[in-house]
Amino acid sequence: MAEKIDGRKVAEDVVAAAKTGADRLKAEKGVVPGIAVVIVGTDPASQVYVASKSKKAKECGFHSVQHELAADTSEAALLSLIGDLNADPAIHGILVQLPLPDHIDSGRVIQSIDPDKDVDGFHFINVGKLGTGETDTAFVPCTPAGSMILIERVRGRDLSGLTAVVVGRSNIVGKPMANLLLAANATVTIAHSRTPDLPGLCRTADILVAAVGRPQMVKGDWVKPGATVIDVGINRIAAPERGEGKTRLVGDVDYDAAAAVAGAVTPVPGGVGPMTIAMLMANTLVSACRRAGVEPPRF
Ligand SMILES: Nc1nc2c(c(=O)[nH]1)N[C@@H](CN(C=O)c1ccc(C(=O)N[C@@H](CCC(=O)O)C(=O)O)cc1)CN2
Repeated sequence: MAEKIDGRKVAEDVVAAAKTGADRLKAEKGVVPGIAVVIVGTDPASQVYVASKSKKAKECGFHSVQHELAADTSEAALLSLIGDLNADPAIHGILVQLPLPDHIDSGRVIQSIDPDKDVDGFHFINVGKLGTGETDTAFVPCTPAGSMILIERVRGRDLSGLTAVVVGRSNIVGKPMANLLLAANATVTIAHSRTPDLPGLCRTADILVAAVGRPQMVKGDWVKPGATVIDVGINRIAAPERGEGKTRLVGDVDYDAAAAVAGAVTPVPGGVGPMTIAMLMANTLVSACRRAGVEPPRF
């Protein structure tokens, strides 16, 4: 039976390190890391994530501000708020919760964030730095960055000689994940819905990352014996066994089937999800350290 990779525990370690780093930065330079979290509208899942981010930031001793904007907020008003946050010296990290309402161009909003405060790592400057191996100065998107830490706990930092398959080609997870695996010397393939023989390709992977948004798509016989399986999916499905109208969260991997074959697997919930929020704290601390001219800790 595979090791269950405890993302909650690793996330606690990351948050504790961010708090220690913040305490040091304050003691040595008088600087308190500041984060602004912006949400537009009332999507219930987004509200939970944003509340969780603000709570963690406070736990880390950060200066934390939350901007809750109405669903009909204009793009111009949001861009104006971001302009103010870009200019605010007390703010080192700006996060605009996604998805945004349809009338707002997410791309335009993301590109308006100062790349030095782009703790989500979605700005072209940070995407380009990651793509060209400038990982020391890039902000790396939180979900892939957190997934890499989980992989490191199982496989170590150098993935030379290992094959990795990333299923999913999104800008937020699949592509940055592939770049990070490549930077760690893995031999990487990005697969997607049009890849022929997806199960066969996945079976070649020492490290298999599922980020497709399709509940339990990756079956046990897609997994190479002993592989490390990272499940990035968070899907809510009906759970009639829990009672009428009840739901439960599952990943993109059929956990029980994969765990019978793999060496290590992340669960959902409790795997990659908590790492996403922890890495936001790490990125915010790194941003504040850079601004203060202090060497940031390595997470
Ligand atoms: N600006 C951003 N927007 C979004 C991001 C992001 O990284 N930046 N990622 C996702 C949502 N997300 C954070 O924002 C996120 C998703 C899930 C979790 C998490 O801890 N999940 C738990 C389960 C939670 C539950 O019970 O519902 C888990 O997997 O254990 C944290 C953050 C989209 N938007």
